[in-house]
Amino acid sequence: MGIVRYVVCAMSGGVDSSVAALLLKRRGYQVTGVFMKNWDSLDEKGVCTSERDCEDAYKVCQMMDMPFHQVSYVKEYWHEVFSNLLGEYQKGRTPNPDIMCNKHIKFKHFYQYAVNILEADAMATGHYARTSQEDEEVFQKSLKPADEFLFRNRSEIRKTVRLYQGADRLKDQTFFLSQIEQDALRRTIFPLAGLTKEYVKKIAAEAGFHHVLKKKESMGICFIGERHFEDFILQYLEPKPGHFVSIEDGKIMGKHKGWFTFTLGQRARIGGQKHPWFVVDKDIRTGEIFVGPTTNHPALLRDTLQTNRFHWISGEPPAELVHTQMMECHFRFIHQMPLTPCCVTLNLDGSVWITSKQPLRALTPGQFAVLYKGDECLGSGKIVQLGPSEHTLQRVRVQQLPESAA
Ligand SMILES: Nc1ncnc2c1ncn2[C@@H]1O[C@H](COP(=O)(O)OP(=O)(O)OP(=O)(O)O)[C@@H](O)[C@H]1O
Repeated sequence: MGIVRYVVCAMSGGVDSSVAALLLKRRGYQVTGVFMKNWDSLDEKGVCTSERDCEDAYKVCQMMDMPFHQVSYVKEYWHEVFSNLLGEYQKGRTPNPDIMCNKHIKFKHFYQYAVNILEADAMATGHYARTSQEDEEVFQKSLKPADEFLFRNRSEIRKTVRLYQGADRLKDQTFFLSQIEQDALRRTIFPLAGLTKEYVKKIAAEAGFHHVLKKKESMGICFIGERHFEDFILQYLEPKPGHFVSIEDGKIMGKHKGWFTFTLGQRARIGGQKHPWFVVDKDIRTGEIFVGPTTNHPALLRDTLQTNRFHWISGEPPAELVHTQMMECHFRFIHQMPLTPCCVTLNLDGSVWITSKQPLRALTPGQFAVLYKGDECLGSGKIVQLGPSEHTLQRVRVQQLPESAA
């Protein structure tokens, strides 16, 4: 196999994957649409949004005369994504289930279903991202018939496939794809790679996909829908009430229901306090949440973090990092946050230290630090440890001053 003719497109019932499937058809591929069900209970209004989404995806397939399937990964999602999310909260971290869903569900179980069960040559999604293969495809298109998308495989030189930011920088979703495996990426097409969201909506309108255009854009964690996040997650975790404590003077400021869902930098709504306070630290042994009186309090500013074993999209660390143990590049730890220049050092256990060129607000354990070199997304690692905050450093400096100067 080298030429791709048959593609399975992951269809969510949203505008992006509907247009992705349409573009694949227009390019001359044989396309099957597949909807994934990852969560099966109803929301607080008794609505199972996934049923409506599935119907919407089916309708788009009917309009294009395309086969449609539905698969359930409810069990896999529970064991590989949701349990992990609860475990991270219990460790006092702030997890990212969307990155884990791409890693374990879309680009593992769904990918295997597409290529092994449906025997597709490739899978596709409506993500805004590009790969080095998409660039090659454009080049090949100018030389070859429209339906030829050449993937590197065993019979050819297994060239590493790179992940690049999508052309629409505001919509770029490489952040969420930063943990996927090279094997899956090698057989993935992102049909929206070079398009802007505006243009995608225009294509959807022209194609008559009005039922998907009307829908609100999905935000945040896919299965929670309109529900209040804290109430939802506290149904699954034992309540651990405790105190809010001022980082300035150790004074108790109020009580909270449980520290799990409080994340660094978040505004802490403390009863009886007129001015806003912000979460700057948590002590999971005592249940104390430390708060500071300003949004950019020095206790929230840090420039150094350590990740767990770093996941490199290409399968291995860049040669520059291996040879010199150090590399300058950019990173972000929140989707759509501006890229920040940083210096990376590689540890023997495969983890990395990242030092930002400037202190950043609310670097948070559990979140993923995603590295970029130019347009390329190199991969990511989960933040497991933070360097000292500006607040700690200031206090150390004061303690070190000679008595006369202090
Ligand atoms: N339930 C699902 N079933 C099948 N594929 C899905 C499902 N949810 C997401 N996907 C795939 O993952 C891609 C990214 O999903 P995500 O929800 O992050 O983005 P989106 O921009 O809202 O996409 P869309 O407009 O297609 O819903 C989708 O375009 C689709 O290809």
